[in-house]
Amino acid sequence: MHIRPRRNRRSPAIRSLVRETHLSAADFIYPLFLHDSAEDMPIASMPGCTRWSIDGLVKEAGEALALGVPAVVLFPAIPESLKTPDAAESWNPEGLVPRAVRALKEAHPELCVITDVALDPYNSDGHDGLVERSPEGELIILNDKTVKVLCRQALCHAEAGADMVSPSDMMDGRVAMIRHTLDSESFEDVGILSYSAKYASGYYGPFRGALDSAPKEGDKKTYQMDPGNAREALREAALDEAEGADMLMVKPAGPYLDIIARIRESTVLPVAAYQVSGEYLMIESAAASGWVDGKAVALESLIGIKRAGADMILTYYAKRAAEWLR
Ligand SMILES: NCc1[nH]cc(CCC(=O)O)c1CC(=O)O
Ligand SMILES: [Mg+2]
Repeated sequence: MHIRPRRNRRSPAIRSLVRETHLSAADFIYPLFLHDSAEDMPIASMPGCTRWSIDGLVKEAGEALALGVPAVVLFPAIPESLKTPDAAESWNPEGLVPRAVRALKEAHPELCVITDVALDPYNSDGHDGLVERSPEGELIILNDKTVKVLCRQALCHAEAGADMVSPSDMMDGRVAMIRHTLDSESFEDVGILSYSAKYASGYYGPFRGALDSAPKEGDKKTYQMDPGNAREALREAALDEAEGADMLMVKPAGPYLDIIARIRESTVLPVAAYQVSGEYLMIESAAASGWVDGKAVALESLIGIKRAGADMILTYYAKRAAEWLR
């Protein structure tokens, strides 16, 4: 036997020379929850995560930034009393997200602040778009009317100082319309990180608990993608690229590594992947039971997503993983 692959695994030094994929804090986007309260509140449905006050958010983002995490994405919990069928709070310039963006950019100008563009936190129906009922009583998620609201929301975030907006709603045509709106208001430097292939996933359950944003009725299958589909993801990604997206996203990440790999091969744009709340919680709960080594499994899950082709990863582990990788 003269060929022995194990020679390349003999020592940490040799293994580090031949390692094909590297994970670093610079790969991470840190999703952060916030609410309009002076208190930071642990999230029952997502142990290890917090609903931050604006002050707490600024401090947490600063700590992550100091560890090398370059970006955050914001998810607001909006009180039931501010939710309406037209989701008007989503474009309130004095709303929670614009105030948080201003506070973050003032404290950490070098931090990349990304905002989520979708209506579910603001919509009394809990859907990502505006809802109408057909004469037969069926729920209809209105595409084009929703896109108009998303444009107002994106503009409001850009005016507050967001570096990028990230539409997570899966309405058709919203990237082009948001791009047009931002450009016509002189925000041509504000980027769009588009959730291009976002699947109708059971893995979002804990997140909806964290924000009380679950749909009041029905599901999201008329806008989020069917988990069985891969070619359709390529179509969605190509459309978002043609509409002017700066980065494309696949979500969830772990169960969709093939989609990440195929989109990676189909475009030269940067590809992001979102390790969602259910993926995070499966690791956390197994670790809390002592069934797996949480740190080892979390880092392995992240390097797997990177190896599949993601240039960046949205992960609730961002800050902890940055610490582990230091
Ligand atoms: N616009 C909704 C949105 N944005 C991010 C997530 C899920 C993130 C996670 O589970 O971590 C969701 C939930 C959903 O689509 O129902
Ligand atoms: Mg689309």
